[in-house]
Parts: sequence; C-alpha cells; structure tokens
Amino acid sequence: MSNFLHDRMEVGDEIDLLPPAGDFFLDIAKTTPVVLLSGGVGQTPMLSMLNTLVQKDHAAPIHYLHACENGRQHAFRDHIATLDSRHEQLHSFSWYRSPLDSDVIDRDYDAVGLMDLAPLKASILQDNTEFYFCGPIAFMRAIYKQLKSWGLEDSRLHYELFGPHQTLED
Ligand SMILES: NC(=O)C1=CN([C@@H]2O[C@H](COP(=O)(O)OP(=O)(O)OC[C@H]3O[C@@H](n4cnc5c(N)ncnc54)[C@H](O)[C@@H]3O)[C@@H](O)[C@H]2O)C=CC1
Repeated sequence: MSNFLHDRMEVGDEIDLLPPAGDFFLDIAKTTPVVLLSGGVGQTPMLSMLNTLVQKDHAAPIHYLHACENGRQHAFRDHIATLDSRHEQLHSFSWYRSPLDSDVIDRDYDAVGLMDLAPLKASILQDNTEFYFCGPIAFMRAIYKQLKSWGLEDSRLHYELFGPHQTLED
C-alpha cells in the first residue's frame, strides 16, 4: 500500500476507504499477562497495544520487549521509559544489535545483540501469558522459534506478517 501511495497517487486523487480489518488486535482479559515483542518498525502496532493496556489500567503483568539496531533507531524510548516508571505492571526491556559509542547500557538499553528470551523466561512466562509480536520476517521467525521451544500453543502466539504470505516455521 505504501509503495502504491508513493508511486502512483497524485495530489487530488480520490480513493474509497474501508474500515480497518484483520486479526492482529489485542483481545485479552484485564487479568491476562501479556508480552509485546517488536523488532524495528514492527514496534508501531505494539505501541498502540501498550498504550491501550496502560490506559485501561491492565491488572496483570505487561512485558514490553523491543529490539533495534541502536539508540539512533530506538523510537519512542522516552515514552516507554515514562510509562514504565509510572505503571507498576509494566516492565520494558530493549536490545541493541550494534550500540553506538553514545549508547549507555542500563540507561538507554538493556542488552547487546538480538532478542534472546531465555534469560527472561521465568519472569515473562506464566500459564496463561499471551504473546503478540511484530517485526521483520527474520525477527518474527527467531521469536516464533524461541516461543515454540517453550511448548506454547499457537493459539497463544499472535503476529502479523508484512507483505505476501510467508511461514514462520523452518
Ligand atoms: N510485520 C512485519 O512483517 C514487518 C516487516 N518489516 C519489514 O522489515 C523491513 C526492515 O524493518 P526495520 O525496522 O528497518 O528492521 P531492522 O533491519 O532495523 O531490524 C530490526 C531489528 O530486528 C531484529 N532482527 C533483524 N534480523 C533478525 C534476525 N535474523 N534474528 C533475530 N532478530 C532480528 C534486530 O534486533 C534488528 O535490530 C521493513 O522495511 C519491512 O519491509 C518491518 C516491520 C514489521
């Protein structure tokens, strides 16, 4: 859609719009623990979900896990940090693949490298935790693999693929 808008549309063109559709939306009880995971620009839908959970005063733990390249590409860092400091149920964690000299660990981000969920398993996984994730396809495959290795049912894993249909399994 964005390519079409940039390449084909002109100022003044008229288009018909339909309401939003799809199956990637937050649908959980107020007492269900939730983990929101994102890579790069995949953060966009996760952020809306987070804002909704916080506004509705979610009563169970919310883990907001984000992986990006470095501090220059870490969008909404201050917004997340502010929410984290104000909401007891929210715990955020970030990974930088290639931190810049100006990026300070434990201040700007929490770990170097790609998102590795193993060290967080005990704190993020409860019997009824639901997982929502979005990011580049390689990120999605890596996260799906890690979560499936924990024996989770597909019904607890929610994600959106960008572009043509692709599978997350090897
Ligand atoms: N839902 C979707 O399918 C989405 C698709 N995309 C696509 O990805 C493209 C690049 O998006 P950017 O935000 O620039 O991504 P990026 O290339 O900056 O990657 C973002 C983060 O994803 C993680 N990642 C990347 N490759 C990985 C791998 N092999 N294993 C584990 N983690 C990995 C890394 O932590 C990286 O910092 C977009 O242009 C878009 O086409 C982006 C976001 C959502």
